[in-house]
Order: sequence, then structure tokens, then C-alpha cells
Amino acid sequence: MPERRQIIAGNWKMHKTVAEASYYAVELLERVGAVGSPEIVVCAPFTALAALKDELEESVVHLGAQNMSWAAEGAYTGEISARMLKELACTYVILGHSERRELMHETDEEIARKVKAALEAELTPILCVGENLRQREEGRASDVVRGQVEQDLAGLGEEELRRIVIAYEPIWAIGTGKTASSQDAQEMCADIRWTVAQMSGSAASGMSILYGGSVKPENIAELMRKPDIDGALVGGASLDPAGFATLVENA
Ligand SMILES: O=C(CO)COP(=O)(O)O
Repeated sequence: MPERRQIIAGNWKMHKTVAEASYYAVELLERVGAVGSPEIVVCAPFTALAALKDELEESVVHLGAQNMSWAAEGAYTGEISARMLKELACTYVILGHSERRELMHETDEEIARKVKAALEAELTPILCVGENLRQREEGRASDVVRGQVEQDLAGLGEEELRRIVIAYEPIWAIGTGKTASSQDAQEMCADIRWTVAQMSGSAASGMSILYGGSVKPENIAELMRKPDIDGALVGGASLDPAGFATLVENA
């Protein structure tokens, strides 16, 4: 069994202009230029992707988007397709982030369509799942996350499942400074792997599962020591290139 891929992905969310993104890329590459593992991914706003392609193509840093349409093309004002992202050298796309689920009312059905569209275009989805505080307090965290995984990956075959990355991001830990304990994060990631194993055992054992929610240079090493955590999806701490490079080093 080949080792699972370790991935540190930055999610800039709605931060950075084109000029700021170009500056970031130069600064980051100076620091991580030769890093072979973990794999580094920067998921930037659509508007910054073309500039980042110029700076990062053929470097160790992979490029990702934060959303895309489930449609291939057509009358969908304001949407961006998988093929448009491919042209900008994206290899990853975050799908189903909790901010999109909550603020833009994205449903599991839509997210499942997006996952399929991404796979068809040969983009690697980073599928985000996670419970909110109330669901955790009511003891429903596992059920909620299992339900998301099952619905978002419904109908996929083993070959497709093998090409997916899942990020477990408890909503109460996002941007709050409250990290899930490494033990809680491990338990949820193990649960996700178990859920995928019901669809395909071999896809589950090879799948990279990331943790996200207040990950910092100071807590990444402990998280990465857990057997079912293969990396992190990092928001705030990915915005400064020097800090993100330190986080990658510490992983
Ligand atoms: O939502 C996140 C990454 O997608 C996590 O954000 P923070 O790292 O800022 O908590």
C-alpha cells in the first residue's frame, strides 16, 4: 500500500488582490522552493489565479480554486466552470466549504454535482465536511458528517473516490482560534475514513483526509501525528507567506 499523500492547503477565502497574490507567491517560493513533502496547495480567489499560474506553474506549489459550478458551460451568470480553472493551471478545487453551505445555502445535492463535475474535468476536489457547535453539543457530530460524506460522494465508483481529498472542518473551530483537540479531530477523520470504506475499502485507505479549523504553525505537528490526519486546510494562517511556510515546515 503506497503511503497516503500529505497535503497542506491554504484557503485564502476572500483575501488578496492580484498584486498581493503575486507578491505572496514570490515570498512563499523563496521559502518552500525545494520542499518535496507535504504537498503544498494554495486555493486563491478566481481573480488571482491567472497571476498565480505565472508565478507558481512548474513550482512545488499547486494551485486550487475555492468553488466552481456544477455546469460545464452555459447561461449561469457569475459562475466559473471546471474547464476555466483547468486553463489557469488549477489542479485542486475546494467544494462544499461550510461558509458556502451556510452563507450561500449550498446543498449536499449541489455539492455532489460539483464533485462529479470536478472529477470529470480531472480536478481534485477537496470536499469539506463538518458539524456546527449545536450539532456537536447534541452529540450528532458523527451522524452529520457521515451524512454529508454519503450524500456528497453518492454514486461515485472506486476510481473516482480514489481521486478525492476530504477536509474535516468543524464549523465551531473555523476562524475562532478554537482548534478541535487532536484526539477529537482524529476520531472524526477516522469516522470519515470508515464511511468512505463502506463505499470502497481501498479508496478509503489511500484517501488523504485533512483537518481544518484554526490550524497554526504551533499545532500542526501534533495534528499530523494522528494516524488518520494526512494534512490540513488552513485559513487565516495561510495568508502570510512566511507564516504559511513555517506551518509547512512544521508539518
Ligand atoms: O475554513 C478554514 C479553511 O478552509 C479554516 O479557517 P481558519 O484556519 O482561519 O480557522
